Parts: sequence; C-alpha cells; structure tokens
Amino acid sequence: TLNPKDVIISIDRPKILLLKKHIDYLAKYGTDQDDYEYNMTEYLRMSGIYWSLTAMELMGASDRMPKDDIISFISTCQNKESGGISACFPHDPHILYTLSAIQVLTMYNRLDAIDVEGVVKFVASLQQPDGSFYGDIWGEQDTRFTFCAVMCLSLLHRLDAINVDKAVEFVLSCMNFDGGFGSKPGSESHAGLIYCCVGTLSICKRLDALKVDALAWWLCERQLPSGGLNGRPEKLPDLCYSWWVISSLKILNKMRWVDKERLEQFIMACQDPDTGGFSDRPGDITDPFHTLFGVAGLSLLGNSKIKPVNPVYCMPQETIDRLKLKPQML
Ligand SMILES: COc1ccc(S(=O)(=O)N2Cc3cc(-c4ccc(C=O)o4)ccc3N(Cc3cncn3C)C[C@H]2Cc2ccc(O)cc2)cc1
Ligand SMILES: [Zn+2]
Repeated sequence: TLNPKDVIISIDRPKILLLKKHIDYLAKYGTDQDDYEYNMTEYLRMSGIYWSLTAMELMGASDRMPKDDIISFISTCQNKESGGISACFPHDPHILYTLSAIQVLTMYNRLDAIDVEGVVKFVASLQQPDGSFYGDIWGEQDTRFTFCAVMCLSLLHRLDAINVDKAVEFVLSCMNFDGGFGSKPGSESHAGLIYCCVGTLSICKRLDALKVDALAWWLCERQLPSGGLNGRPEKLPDLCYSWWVISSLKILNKMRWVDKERLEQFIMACQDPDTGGFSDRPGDITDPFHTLFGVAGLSLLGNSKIKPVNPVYCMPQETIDRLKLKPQML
C-alpha cells in the first residue's frame, strides 16, 4: 500500500541477499530471443550489457556472462566513420552507449577489440564552445553527457583530448542555490544529475568547487521513513536513486548522514524471490538496471558478500585499481 509520499514495506518482503537468484536472473536475461522486454530494450542493449556484467562482476559471477559474444557484439556496434558506438547495430552512435562499451571492454581488459582513437575522436567532437557535451550529432545538451565524456576518456587515459577546464566551468554553471545540480544551467536539482556532476568534478579533481554541507544536506533529505531514497522532494523512493544519492554522499565522505540500516532494509525488500533481480520499489517488476543499482548500493553499504564498487565509475574497485585511476574523494 502507498501513502502519497512513501511506500510501506510489508513484513514478508525478503530480508537477506538472494545472491544465487540474481546471478541466475542476469545469466538468463537475453538468452530468450522471443522475450518481449529483451526485444523492446534493443535501443539500450549496450547499456544493458554494462548493467548486467557489472552486477555479475560485483557478485563474483562474471564467468556466467557470454564474454566472447559480448566482445564481438561491441565491435559490430562501432561506427567506422564517426568512431562512436551505438546501443545495437544499425542504431546511431551515442555517447551513452560509447561509455557503456568502454566500461565493458575495460572490465574485460579487451580495448583491442575496438578503434580507441576513433572513440576519442567521437567524444571530443561532441564538446561545445561553452564546455558542455552533446549526446550525439542531433545535439541534445545535458550534464549527463559531460559525465559520460569525462568518464569515458579517463578510462582511456585520454582526458587530454578535451578542454577539461571548460567542461568543469559548464558543470559549475549548473550548480543551484541548494548546492545541487540539474541537467542545464537553471534546471532544478535532481539526484541523478547531482551524481553526474559530482562524478565529473571528482574525475577532474575539482571537488573544492562544491558547497559540500548544503549539497550533503539536500542528499540526506532524500531518505524517507521506508528507508528508501527519492530523486527530488515529494517523490516516491526508488532503488536507483539510492545509488545516485549514496554514491554522491560517499564521494563527499558524508555517508554517515543517512540511516544505513533502514536503507539496506529497503534495498533487500526490492528483491524478487521468484524471478530474481531487483525492482525500483518492493513488489514491482525487476530489471537489469535496478539489479545493478541494488547490488552496487549494498556494496557501498559494506555488504561482505559483494565486491567493493567504485562510487564514481560504478565499476568494480579492482578494475579502477588495475587502471591506476584515482578519482578525488573528500
Ligand atoms: C521502462 O522504461 C524505461 C524508461 C527509460 C529507460 S532509459 O534507458 O532512458 N534509462 C535506463 C532504464 C533502464 C531500464 C531497463 C529495463 C530493462 C532494462 C534492460 O537492461 O533496463 C528501466 C528503467 C530505466 N530508467 C527509467 C527509470 C528508472 N527508475 C525510474 N525510471 C523512470 C532510467 C533511464 C535513464 C537512465 C539512467 C541512468 C543511466 O545510466 C542511463 C539511463 C529505459 C526504460
Ligand atoms: Zn529507478
């Protein structure tokens, strides 16, 4: 049952981590070519692979993923002319899916499977005079795309290919009086975009520019009596917002400002004991997107059955260590 601003967690919801169920759920996802949801999400296939593989890596079960099929799939998605990568052949290349592809190939340590210089050229070509980035040639501007560009190039150790100072300047132009960030200058603060902007500043080593206490206060205010977190005031809690909020608080070193026990209870309640996987709220349909953010959220809360996740890259910490990347943390 719902009250207007929160959910009530019934006592029969799962209270422990159903690890095997989630591993089997992700291993099975996409193996049935006739599955309706699988076909309807072809347009985000590359990101779906990143969400599934990362969750499996964190659960120590990435051997259950079809590694060779994934790697050859990715090489078919790179556009020879632009260097960009699409979600699935023959869709248009986009920065979202270019990032997902680089994250997957980085976890597999198989960047040899694509033209890295082409990717660098594609991402750099999307930066605008004001420092912002377009998502693709159709020109949508959003701070999400700045984060994709900076994260992608840092994974390739090629931040030299863009104007980092202008990128930071654009992100700071999106900071609001509440310390939060929106998608464009003047847009309302939103947890998902705060994560993108804090992540960008962390990779660019500019966390000094944040209004830390105001921002951390706005973030911890997202927690509701159910223990779940919402993305904006007056909204319902959603598992993926738990990730955006607690990964940002982790970067700001303010995790202590949320009630971890209540949050863990909410995350556990979002598991589906029959199908496996996590959903946005207790009792809803599960999907690979929320399954990653449930597993990654539990990792940030210190669950010992899950490997450590890097809060900035949302990738296994061991991968970030292997790349010798050190995103700034307060
Ligand atoms: C089911 O409706 C949607 C709506 C938006 C999207 S999205 O691609 O723009 N996106 C990611 C997203 C994915 C899923 C999903 C279902 C099945 C799979 C297979 O891998 O993935 C589901 C939701 C979703 N959303 C929407 C959403 C999540 N919580 C509340 N909502 C409304 C997020 C959305 C935006 C996005 C966020 C992060 C990111 O890295 C990429 C895209 C996808 C499906
Ligand atoms: Zn969600």
